Amino acid sequence: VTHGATSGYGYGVLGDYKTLNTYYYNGWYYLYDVTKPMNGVIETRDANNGTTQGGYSVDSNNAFTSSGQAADVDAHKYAGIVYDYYYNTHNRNSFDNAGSTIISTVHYSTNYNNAFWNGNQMVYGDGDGTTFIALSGALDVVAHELTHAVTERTAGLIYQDQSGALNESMSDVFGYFVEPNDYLMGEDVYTPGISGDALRSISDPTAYGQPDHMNDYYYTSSDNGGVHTNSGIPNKAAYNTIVSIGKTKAEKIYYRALTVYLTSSSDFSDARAALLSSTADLYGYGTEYTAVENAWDAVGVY
Ligand SMILES: Cc1cc(C(=O)NCC(F)(F)F)no1
Ligand SMILES: [Ca+2]
Ligand SMILES: [Zn+2]
Repeated sequence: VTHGATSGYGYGVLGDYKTLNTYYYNGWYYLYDVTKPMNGVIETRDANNGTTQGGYSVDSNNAFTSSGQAADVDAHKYAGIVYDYYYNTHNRNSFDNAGSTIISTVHYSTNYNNAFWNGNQMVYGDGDGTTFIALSGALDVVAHELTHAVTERTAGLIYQDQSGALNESMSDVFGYFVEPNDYLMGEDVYTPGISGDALRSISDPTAYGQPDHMNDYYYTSSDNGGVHTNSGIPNKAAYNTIVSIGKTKAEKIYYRALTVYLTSSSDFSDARAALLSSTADLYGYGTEYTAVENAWDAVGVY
């Protein structure tokens, strides 16, 4: 056979061994995953510290074990995990629900302390080694970024003020749903020299300078109206909901709100209403409905 799907392996950003869905063609192994249902494809590229999309991440022997390949390994593996989460839990085939290829680029720029969805693909910096290490090394970060793509193709929440904070919150909340072992965001790649901290917390947003109540909404012109700050308010409401009705019901309610009820201009009050409508659709007007009301009452959103 001259080309086809292969199974490789490598070490991630934290030095952890993992198997990889790769593709062999003409003497090279590619980080190109063709194993997903409905012909969904996941491909990983390397910008080599430039700011282009970069070429495919390739290896000569299907062992992605060099230090420079660690960010590629995790971007590829975690994109596959997030694909699987949306397909298996919500029957969604890729970010557009039409099986579009999920593209990631790693080693973007130099000392770049961030990751983003650019409208077409995910992009990850390496961090400066103090504030962040390579950002694809955190599954919740990968889920955060891919959820921006889902949001863009569904509710389309405008990235400004309250709709923008909701956009950010959806990414953090689905970051939790994909990686539910803690209520922290980005902890695996944040401040390698400090243990126990994170970029954000949905259980206690105030731990990292975010408000957890409307009384403390941060009015600012920076950061698109403080979208990474004010997301603390809907994040806390989501945490309240998860604790009261459990992850399994909460993720169904959030996915239905995102895909059926929320629109581009939805504000926090609209989000409360969307989540209540979703809860009623799925579980009626009983304990789950009351729990969602209480969750949003507690953050001062009516
Ligand atoms: C301030 C600020 C926070 C973020 C942020 O959340 N980035 C996404 C992440 F996944 F890289 F964390 N960007 O600017
Ligand atoms: Ca986490
Ligand atoms: Zn974001």
